[in-house]
Amino acid sequence: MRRRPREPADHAGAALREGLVVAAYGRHLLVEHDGGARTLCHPRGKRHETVVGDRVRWQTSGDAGVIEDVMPRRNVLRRQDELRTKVFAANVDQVLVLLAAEPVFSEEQLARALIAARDAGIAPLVALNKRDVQPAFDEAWRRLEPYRAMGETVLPLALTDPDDHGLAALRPHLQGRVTLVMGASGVGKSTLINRLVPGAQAQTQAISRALGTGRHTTTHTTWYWLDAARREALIDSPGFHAFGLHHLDPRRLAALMPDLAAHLGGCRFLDCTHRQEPGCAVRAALQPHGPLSPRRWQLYVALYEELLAAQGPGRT
Ligand SMILES: Nc1nc2c(ncn2[C@@H]2O[C@H](COP(=O)(O)OP(=O)(O)OP(=O)(O)O)[C@@H](O)[C@H]2O)c(=O)[nH]1
Ligand SMILES: [Zn+2]
Repeated sequence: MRRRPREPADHAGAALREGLVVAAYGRHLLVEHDGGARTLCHPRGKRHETVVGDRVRWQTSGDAGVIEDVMPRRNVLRRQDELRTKVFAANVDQVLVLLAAEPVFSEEQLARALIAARDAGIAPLVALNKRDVQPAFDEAWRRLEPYRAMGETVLPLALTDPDDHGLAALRPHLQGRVTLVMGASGVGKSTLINRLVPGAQAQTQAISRALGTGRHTTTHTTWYWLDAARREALIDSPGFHAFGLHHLDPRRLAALMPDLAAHLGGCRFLDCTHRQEPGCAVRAALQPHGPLSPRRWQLYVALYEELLAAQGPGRT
């Protein structure tokens, strides 16, 4: 039997099909298309940056598919892996930062998450789990006070307590949105996903098989539908703990931190970096004279210096 000649890689051609990337493990991408079918695809060419949440055009090639085009993105999120900042999700509506009474959360990771979300134009949402673990919960809640004061939504949860109302209060925030869930190990991320997505574990195993990552590898970023008709979904990215910010110009940082941003415009120097300059309105706002938490200002200075170093030598 003669094989039909292969379609040429026609970037605008009718042979290309549309799909959504629902799982990614390196160059192995699972594309959902035609109302639910899923096909293992690989990007064409060596350079690739196709991630979960991407809408793509692809075509069949043997047993798998080849991604020819990535549609324009609304936004991207980056993660920090060692020294590299890497895009790992696209077209996200909301970032849910899951914290818990224990393990004690890193305020730096929280601050990075909120800055990354705001920079990408994505709404952040914070939840504090393990309400039943006292007094650690109250202490963590107190540490979140500056965040509530700057207008962040913080929801209390007790995910292992079936009588707790926290999850019911969280659900409306997820409605009609694509939410990326981030959380340090042990905060209850798996518990949350299992409660929101029936059969999540089975899905994860099926995806591992489809991606060929082996039964015990669950390090792929995964899209879970909550309601496909309403485009309501969760994105889980195991092993993801820190947002990558090295693409950011340090001079933009203060504007992305609402409690600092409230005092911008009043500094003596137009190019004030709010670290040690005289006449700085941001530092003048520090407690006890003003409302700004010294811890938040210290986080700002540390991040500013990190971003400056990431921009390379010769900058101040
Ligand atoms: N006391 C208490 N324990 C909880 C609560 N939610 C989750 N846990 C427990 O916390 C532990 C960690 O929960 P997981 O859901 O596995 O946490 P995870 O964030 O997925 O952690 P990794 O798998 O390490 O990434 C488990 O023993 C859960 O049963 C809660 O509300 N209260
Ligand atoms: Zn200043």
